Amino acid sequence: MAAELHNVVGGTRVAGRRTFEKLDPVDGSLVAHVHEAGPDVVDAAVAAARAALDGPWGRASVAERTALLRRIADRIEERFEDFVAAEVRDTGKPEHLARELDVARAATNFRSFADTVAAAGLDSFLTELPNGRKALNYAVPKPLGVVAVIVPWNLPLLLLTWKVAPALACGNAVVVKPSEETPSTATLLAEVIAEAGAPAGVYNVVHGFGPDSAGEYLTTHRDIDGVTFTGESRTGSAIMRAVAPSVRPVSFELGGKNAAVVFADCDLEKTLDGLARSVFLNTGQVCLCTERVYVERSVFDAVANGLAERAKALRLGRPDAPDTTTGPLISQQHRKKVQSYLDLAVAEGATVLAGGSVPELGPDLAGGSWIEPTLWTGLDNSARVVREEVFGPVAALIPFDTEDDAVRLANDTDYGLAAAVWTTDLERGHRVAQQMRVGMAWVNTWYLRDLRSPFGGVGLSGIGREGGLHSMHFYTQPTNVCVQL
Ligand SMILES: NC(=O)c1ccc[n+]([C@@H]2O[C@H](COP(=O)([O-])OP(=O)(O)OC[C@H]3O[C@@H](n4cnc5c(N)ncnc54)[C@H](O)[C@@H]3O)[C@@H](O)[C@H]2O)c1
Ligand SMILES: N/C(=C\C=C\C=O)C(=O)O
Repeated sequence: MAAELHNVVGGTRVAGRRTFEKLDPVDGSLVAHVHEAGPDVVDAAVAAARAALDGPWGRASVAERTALLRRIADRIEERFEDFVAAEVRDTGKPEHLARELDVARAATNFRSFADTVAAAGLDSFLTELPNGRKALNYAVPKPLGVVAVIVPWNLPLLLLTWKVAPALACGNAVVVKPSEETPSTATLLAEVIAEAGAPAGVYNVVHGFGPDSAGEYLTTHRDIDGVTFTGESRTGSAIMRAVAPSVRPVSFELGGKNAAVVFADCDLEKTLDGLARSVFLNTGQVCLCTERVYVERSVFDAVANGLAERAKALRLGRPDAPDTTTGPLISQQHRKKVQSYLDLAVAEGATVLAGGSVPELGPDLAGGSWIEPTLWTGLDNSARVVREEVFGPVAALIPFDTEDDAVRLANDTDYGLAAAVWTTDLERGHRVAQQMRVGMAWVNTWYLRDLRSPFGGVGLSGIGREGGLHSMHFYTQPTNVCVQL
């Protein structure tokens, strides 16, 4: 039975100007009818957020705000299986992945930012003046205000709560525009935030698309105070243009074309396992996924063969099947994009080491957006599939001879989000990681997270950082008070 997902404005369900269909990526079946918010509904959502700020929420203490975040985390855990079911319905990802990553991190995100805000002090200085007198400077952090939160479909709940948690912890009110591909968990979160006792209007949801739809209506709205966005780099450009007339602050977590650098002295089996996870996790639909693998020439064949073995061992199947390791891509449209890159790679001279086409999974999955985990050799940095983000289970393997070659090749990109370095020589690990022109570099691991550390990218990969105090810097506007003593 298909669900009906409404917009949520000021704590109430609001119908849209029309509905659109959300299909299951596993088999193409109908998941939900989703109400698309027109300009009137987006306007009402922004007004509801503003009203919340002008009401008790705007006067809530740090203790009250952080207590609310902890109740939200508790309530997510009480409704854990509801969130798993909703996330899996929208994305088709394996149930164990939705449990271990997406939903678990949602509760952790709320607790992590409750801790951060509760522990945060004030910027203050006792100023000594040339005339022997003193002054006191202290900065009072105030909420940014009404924050537009626009998020993608790959880790829907994780990335949504990664923004909503610090936004609420800092006293803001939010209008969320989830991806049209993954409307379910953002809507369920509205129930949970209300159940946890948040005043109406603190958290609002408007469904729809980008251009000429809820996304654009929100970013061009005259009464928002900032935009936090995660998604494609070109969408970031569009949103930057949308907010330019109002000069509102933006926080951008954008695309990537992440490199792994594998040295001959790496621990081969551990590296192959870590590398395979970094290429194929979530069917390669993670912004941090490795799509370029640079391998020291003497171990190139061993790494290529080992990675191909792991790619071929992946089990594509239904989310609830116990042996499923890999789900479908998010949609037929996205599969068409990934398939076009599979074809392009061959046209650019690639040798297909593994995968390369649409798998035969039987009639009941034929309507899904499945693709084979794919590896290429025989390409270089000039190939489009080595320069452009595919955002699927693909990687190109390219040999290098010297450490300097490896750094040059890895940094030869317009993106700059993440990198991974695999070597048992830790001095080299530190040295090479620090030379990566990225926001995050891992050594002998990948996607190991401390939520207090800065998360973000350079170049086409984004503007600003999220995580711990870095998020607070975006979600607050300080007023510095200077008192002559
Ligand atoms: N850096 C990160 O932390 C990070 C995390 C996850 C995904 N991503 C990136 O996101 C992309 C995949 O996600 P996607 O396909 O949903 O991205 P997308 O840019 O197509 O869409 C992201 C969100 O923006 C909305 N949107 C689209 N056009 C808009 C516009 N003109 N105005 C306002 N809103 C608009 C969409 O409806 C969706 O909610 C990949 O490039 C991936 O690298 C980055
Ligand atoms: N922002 C985070 C992950 C982003 C994943 C991108 O797809 C995180 O783990 O905090």
